[in-house]
Amino acid sequence: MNITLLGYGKMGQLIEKFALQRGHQIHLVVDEQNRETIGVPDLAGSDVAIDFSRPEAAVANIDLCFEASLPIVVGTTGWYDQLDELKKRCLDGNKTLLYGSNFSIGVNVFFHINKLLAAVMNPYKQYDVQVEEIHHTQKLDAPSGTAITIAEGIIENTDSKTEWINNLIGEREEAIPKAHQLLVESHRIDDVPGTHTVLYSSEVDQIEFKHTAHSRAGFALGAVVAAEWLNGKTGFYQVTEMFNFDGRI
Ligand SMILES: NC(=O)C1=CN([C@@H]2O[C@H](COP(=O)(O)OP(=O)(O)OC[C@H]3O[C@@H](n4cnc5c(N)ncnc54)[C@H](OP(=O)(O)O)[C@@H]3O)[C@@H](O)[C@H]2O)C=CC1
Ligand SMILES: O=C(O)C1=N[C@H](C(=O)O)C[C@H](O)C1
Repeated sequence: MNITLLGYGKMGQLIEKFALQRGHQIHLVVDEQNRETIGVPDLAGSDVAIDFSRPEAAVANIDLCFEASLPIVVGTTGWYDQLDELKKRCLDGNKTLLYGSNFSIGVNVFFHINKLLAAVMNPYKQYDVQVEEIHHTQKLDAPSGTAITIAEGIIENTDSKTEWINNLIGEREEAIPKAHQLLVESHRIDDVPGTHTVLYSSEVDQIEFKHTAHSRAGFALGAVVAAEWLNGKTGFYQVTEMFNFDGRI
């Protein structure tokens, strides 16, 4: 496939490496420097775009791809408040978008088990649940998109929590969660690629369910595999739909 990279930072450069390894070509690289000069004609000849840019850039990049009828894989996080509008624009216009807060196999397995665990824990009201995420200090959004997906998975499967709230430790005044609120605690530490933990705590014990990314490789390879999976499809997809847990993906 001919790929347009929207964003050429830590993720964009790694995605390029995996894309070339898997026999794809990079048709165009877009970053903050040249974004203003890029229009629909520049995307002609691309088969797919992959966006790992910035929270405030993603929606305009998606609209550009819609205008060009170019399928887009979106890994950028921090724009999900506009998800419903984007989904409508995508489906009304017969366009193609796949998005995901996390493209790694490990985290997608984690998402799946997290929902099952929440359902299992639901009757045991002596346990309170909390989510923690740790990322590098350059991260612009909090909580992480992955932590939001985890929190939504818990809320869907737990009677006692109906919404999440976020504390960014050391950055903002900390809110005290009410009983119905699921606390998502964010920590920013040097070069951490991404660590997510779900904790169920009672007076007598604690269950910790944890995923630790050792590098960004799993995210980047997953984004290229997602672009391959999207090839030939039309419509609006989440990365979770790519996983059927039979070992093929
Ligand atoms: N879904 C997933 O699995 C993962 C998602 N992410 C998300 O991906 C995003 C990018 O992460 P990361 O690579 O670490 O960030 P970086 O800050 O390293 O890179 C961001 C890149 O986006 C470029 N950029 C800025 N504005 C625009 C624009 N308008 N159009 C296109 N490119 C633009 C920057 O350009 P310049 O260098 O010129 O400023 C830079 O090249 C984040 O939102 C992060 O949360 C990260 C890892 C995994
Ligand atoms: O910004 C990052 O680095 C990451 N962002 C994603 C998120 O917000 O969940 C995925 C991963 O954890 C790394």
